[in-house]
Amino acid sequence: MNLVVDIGNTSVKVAVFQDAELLEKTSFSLKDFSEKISEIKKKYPQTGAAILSSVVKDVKNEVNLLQKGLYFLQLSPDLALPFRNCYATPLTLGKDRIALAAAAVAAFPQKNVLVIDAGTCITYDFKNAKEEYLGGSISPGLEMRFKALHKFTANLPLLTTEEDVKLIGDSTKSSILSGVVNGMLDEIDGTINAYRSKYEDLTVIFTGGDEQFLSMRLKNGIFANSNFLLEGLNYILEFNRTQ
Ligand SMILES: Nc1ncnc2c1ncn2[C@@H]1O[C@H](COP(=O)(O)OP(=O)(O)O)[C@@H](O)[C@H]1O
Ligand SMILES: CC(C)(COP(=O)(O)O)[C@@H](O)C(=O)NCCC(=O)O
Repeated sequence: MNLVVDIGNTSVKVAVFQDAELLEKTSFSLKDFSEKISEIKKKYPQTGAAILSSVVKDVKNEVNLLQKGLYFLQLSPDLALPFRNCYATPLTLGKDRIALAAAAVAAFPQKNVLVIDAGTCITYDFKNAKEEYLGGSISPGLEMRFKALHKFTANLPLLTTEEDVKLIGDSTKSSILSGVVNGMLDEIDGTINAYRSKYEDLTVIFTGGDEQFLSMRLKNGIFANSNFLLEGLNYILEFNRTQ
């Protein structure tokens, strides 16, 4: 069994895999890391290996806890990866984005794949049919957009998202909701369209904390998969163990 851990800027996601099957998934705040990981390790004593992807600074304590008694890998560009990394600055590439590209290779070999991860930030990651990772883009996520409008103005309240979003906002609240949510959807649909005009046979995967809220509102057809990053990490772990 494998313990797979993704530390993002908002939350920690953890899954236990038996081969390629996900047995359990949980998410929690980084401050609860020690308690939650100890619980999972106790519940699955058969766990033999673990992998960590982190995009936050200083995870020494988390690494120490995870690697105790396990074969352990921390995701870095030095690991064996199932794609050629064409990013101009591979050392600064987010580890989460490496995992997403690996998941794209594992799930859709020899296909052009765009992975959209709507988390703290939205990341767009593209790998082509030749298993080359070319890069993508980074933009502010849903919560970050609401926070930015509040933080950098004197008059705008801090909102969170709601189900009912109008096109024409007729109040401060509905105007902010329209700008943030419709703006984000147009960005995502526009980006998918731009990739589709370059790569006709494009597969699009949508994942991340805001996957459910956003994916049902998109005009483009996408595959929603909330476990995609964790599946990519599990694949990298197995890929390196069997090298
Ligand atoms: N319970 C929750 N706590 C925090 N964020 C949440 C929650 N539910 C949904 N979200 C949304 O998920 C986003 C974070 O997604 P996540 O995939 O956890 O990010 P990251 O991988 O960057 O840690 C936030 O922008 C927020 O809009
Ligand atoms: C872009 C990110 C902040 C996204 O993090 P997340 O929203 O998943 O927490 C992360 O992938 C990162 O720190 N990237 C480094 C820069 C780069 O990928 O080029």
